Amino acid sequence: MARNRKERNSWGGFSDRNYDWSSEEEDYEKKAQPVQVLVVKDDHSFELDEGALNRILLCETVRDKEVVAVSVAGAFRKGKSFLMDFMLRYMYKTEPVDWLGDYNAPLSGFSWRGGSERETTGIQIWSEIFLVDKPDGKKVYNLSQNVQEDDLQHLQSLIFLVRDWSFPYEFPYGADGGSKFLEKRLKVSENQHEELQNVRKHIHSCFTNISCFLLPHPGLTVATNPKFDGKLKEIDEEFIRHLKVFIPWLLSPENLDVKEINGNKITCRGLVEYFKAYIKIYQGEELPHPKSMLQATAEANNLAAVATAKDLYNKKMEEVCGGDRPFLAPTDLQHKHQELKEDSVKLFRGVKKMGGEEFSRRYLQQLENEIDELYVQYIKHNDSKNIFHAARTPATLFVVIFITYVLAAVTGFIGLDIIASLCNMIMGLTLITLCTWAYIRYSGEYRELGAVIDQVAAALWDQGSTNEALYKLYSAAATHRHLYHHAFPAQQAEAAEDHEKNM
Ligand SMILES: Nc1nc2c(ncn2[C@@H]2O[C@H](COP(=O)(O)OP(=O)(O)OP(=O)(O)O)[C@@H](O)[C@H]2O)c(=O)[nH]1
Ligand SMILES: [Mg+2]
Repeated sequence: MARNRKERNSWGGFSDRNYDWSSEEEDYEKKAQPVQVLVVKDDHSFELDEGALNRILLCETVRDKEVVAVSVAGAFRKGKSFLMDFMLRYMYKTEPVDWLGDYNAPLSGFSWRGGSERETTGIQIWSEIFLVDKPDGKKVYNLSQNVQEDDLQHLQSLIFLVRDWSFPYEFPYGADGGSKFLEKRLKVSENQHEELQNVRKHIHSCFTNISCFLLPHPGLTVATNPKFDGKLKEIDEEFIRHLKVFIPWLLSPENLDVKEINGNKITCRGLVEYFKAYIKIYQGEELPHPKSMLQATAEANNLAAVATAKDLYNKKMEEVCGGDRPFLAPTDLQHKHQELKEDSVKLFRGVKKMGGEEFSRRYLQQLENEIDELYVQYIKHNDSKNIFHAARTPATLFVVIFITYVLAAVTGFIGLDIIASLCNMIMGLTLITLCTWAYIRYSGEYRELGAVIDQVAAALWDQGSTNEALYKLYSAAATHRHLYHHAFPAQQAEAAEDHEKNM
């Protein structure tokens, strides 16, 4: 079990381009808690909180791990949150056998309460991901009373949990009784409606395991006392006895199955893509068509493959020229980029994806574009580590000062006073520029002005091609025109007046 923390790479902030981290991360790290990832809005539409989902599932320690999703679904007010809090106790257990803990401790975790008003809406997930040695994925659907016909139509579940089972003399509590009960319930009979017969016929082909567990009533205090806060001592012994069987039956490592779609095991990163793809189709007015579900699944597994491949590139490039790596010759960097881009494309192609070759070509293109964008960032970062690059501006300015100084002395000596004063003036201005640049570098203020000075110096540095230097000077001036106007608003106004007069 490990804390699920957000980790940044050595560039601090660089990977933020990929994931949407929120500024609330500090609060988030303090304590594990339920996190609302799917919000139901007033008009009954859904909204996915991608930031929240990313913070949990895309953190470095878990994002490439195969995921087991245990979800509890069912009608409102049926004790789902209550049940999940017991699951949390099991996952946080310190004692392997006696995991239920203190009989006097109130139940906490997902917020639950009595009363007839709905408490939880949308989808909440626990902020901490539990690392288990042998993972696997199962969905848990939580039903109460009897399995109803319409429940069978909506569920895609593996486990039916029947709450308040009142007929232990027909089918005993637990998994055995449950499986016999389910067998009877799933039997196809002639007098059932055709649609219900079909559901029964197909349900086995959709899931590798379908099971059922019959849980007794937890006692009147749980069901009716408004002051009940989850203490075990107030829950019926019989319920606790079966809970002690049910929760490990559901969550013990050997019973967990990794989530699979289309024969692919899903990682946390993949799960994010599936969330995003499915929510898109549920945002529409109508109930999603199976075809659009299929399309969304294909889109999601292509996007998950893009994300994994891009991450491979990013990680390897970090090793080559990340924050603490020394400057690398630009040609070597380019070779490395090409090599890693190929690896990453190979990885993308190697992942089994749905939707066919044509469909995934679009995502391959997206991957290549995103990698190229990253490469540009890496070039910039690598350049900034070149000591000569950093010294270019002051060196250029020094040279200008030196040349104008010599020129002023020579021209002054031979009596060309005007030229001498001009050189002196340029020297003075360059000196001021140098001081300004040093101040900007030291204080981190007026960075835009610093960039202009750098660009002008770079243009002078590249004297090799005069045209290019002029062009650079021109484009620097053009891009930073507004700085000039900002610095000399009066002149700008005058210029505007002149312009008007001329018209
Ligand atoms: N009869 C009965 N009541 C239960 C059981 N488990 C929990 N309860 C009670 O049911 C009430 C609702 O529990 P919650 O866990 O908040 O239910 P929920 O399904 O999360 O409800 P919503 O979040 O509103 O959908 C509480 O008063 C619980 O004490 C059960 O197995 N049988
Ligand atoms: Mg709830």
